[in-house]
Amino acid sequence: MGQTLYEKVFNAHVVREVAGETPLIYIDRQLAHEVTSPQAFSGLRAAGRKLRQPSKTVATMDHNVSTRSLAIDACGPQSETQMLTLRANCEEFGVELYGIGHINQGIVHVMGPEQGLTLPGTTIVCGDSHTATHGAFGAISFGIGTSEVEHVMATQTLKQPRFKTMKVQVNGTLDPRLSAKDVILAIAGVTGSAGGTGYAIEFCGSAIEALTMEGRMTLCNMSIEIGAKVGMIAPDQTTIDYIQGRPYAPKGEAWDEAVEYWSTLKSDDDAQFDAVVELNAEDIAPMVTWGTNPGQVIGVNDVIPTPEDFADAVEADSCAKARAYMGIEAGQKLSDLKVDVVFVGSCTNGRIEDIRAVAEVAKGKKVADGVEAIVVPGSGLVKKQAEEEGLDKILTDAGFEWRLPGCSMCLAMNDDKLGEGQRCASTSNRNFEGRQGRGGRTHLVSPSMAAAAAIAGHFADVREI
Ligand SMILES: CC(C)[C@H](C(=O)O)[C@@H](O)C(=O)O
Ligand code: SF4
Repeated sequence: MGQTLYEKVFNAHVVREVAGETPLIYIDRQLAHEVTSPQAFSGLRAAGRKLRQPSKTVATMDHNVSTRSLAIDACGPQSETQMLTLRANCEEFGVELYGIGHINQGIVHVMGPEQGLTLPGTTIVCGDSHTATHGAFGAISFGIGTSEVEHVMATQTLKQPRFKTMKVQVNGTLDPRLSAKDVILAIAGVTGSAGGTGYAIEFCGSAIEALTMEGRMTLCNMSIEIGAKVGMIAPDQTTIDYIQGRPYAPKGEAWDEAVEYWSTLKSDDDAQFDAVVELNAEDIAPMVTWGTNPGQVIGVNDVIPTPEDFADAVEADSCAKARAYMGIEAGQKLSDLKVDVVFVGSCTNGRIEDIRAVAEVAKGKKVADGVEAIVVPGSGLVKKQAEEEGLDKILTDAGFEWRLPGCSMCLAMNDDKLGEGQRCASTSNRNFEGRQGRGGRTHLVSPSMAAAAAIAGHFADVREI
């Protein structure tokens, strides 16, 4: 029987596998940030250990950085301590770090691929739940806990179970005004926020193959929002073109060998998946979440569900609770919901293509009165490129704020936060209660839908703007 892409990459990394035990696999790359690394470094220090292969770990500052100032204390003493600790740990243990002000600094899942640290057929871990982003390159990449971070630092290996496999196939051609974000939100609408639990997902089909690497990263990034720790896409020419020439990419003969190997990284025709989900791209509309998990999502012109729409009592209850938290009143449509804040950024949608999409909609228009709209590039390199393309000028002329790179309002671990009851059109990946600030109301959308909401002052169909 043939093998899936996931099985091929997993099998190539097994160090030890015996019946009745969780397999031990080799980890090619670890990425680190200030939030989940301190205890791991402390653990190493306490045990008198070093990193087994220091060059395999690369760190950046992202969650706690200010998007207004390069000062390390700009977001208060707690954030400052987190970042100073990371800096001291990286110096002590010989780990490469992109700190505040470094051109490569940025959100860990934006920085990795940009630097060529993310390569097809590799295993990549990070103490961060959105690590599946890197699966867009055909890597097995997943989030781990802090004690596992320490284990990888000490041994460059990890115990990891084999997941079941799920194929998510998106056929047809996506409307050019839609994006990968609409696709993954539409998938979440089908599977629910837990439908992928226990699976490694492979995304495939003509609509996926047509995506750029940025789009593929957006898609894989949100695998965890449907419950799956791993989301992958088979590498192809788009992948190879993206990687070539990046700082950590293989060079010369090693490049040719790598490309040859990468071309074998696809599921065999007779590979068996444990579950299959199929969608047609033509059926996907611009998507907006109305509730408090990413599965509570509808097309922009659909009717927001009421508890009566659900036969299942648990779902009906969760609908009622979500409507109450989100402040949605009877009879309201998405277009009736006024937004207070628009946030463009995060490891889901903080890449150059996302910023271009916002600028395209915003060009020559104005952000509606009373709306605070901020654009936060995912990294220093994204910021630089956007500025070279004049996108910052288009955005600031339209009334958007142009900020410094970081996680920002995706999680509000810095000082970018929603106020109580504020409604936000956000390009991030989680709409959980209080995620963007206590009492804040998050609606997940694509970058162009965020721009449309900023200009209209309420949710609007980007196809009609
Ligand atoms: C802070 C970090 C551990 C967390 C995660 O694991 O995802 C954060 O990045 C998030 O998006 O909630
Ligand atoms: S941008 Fe958001 S989702 Fe991504 S790593 Fe930062 S906090 Fe987590």
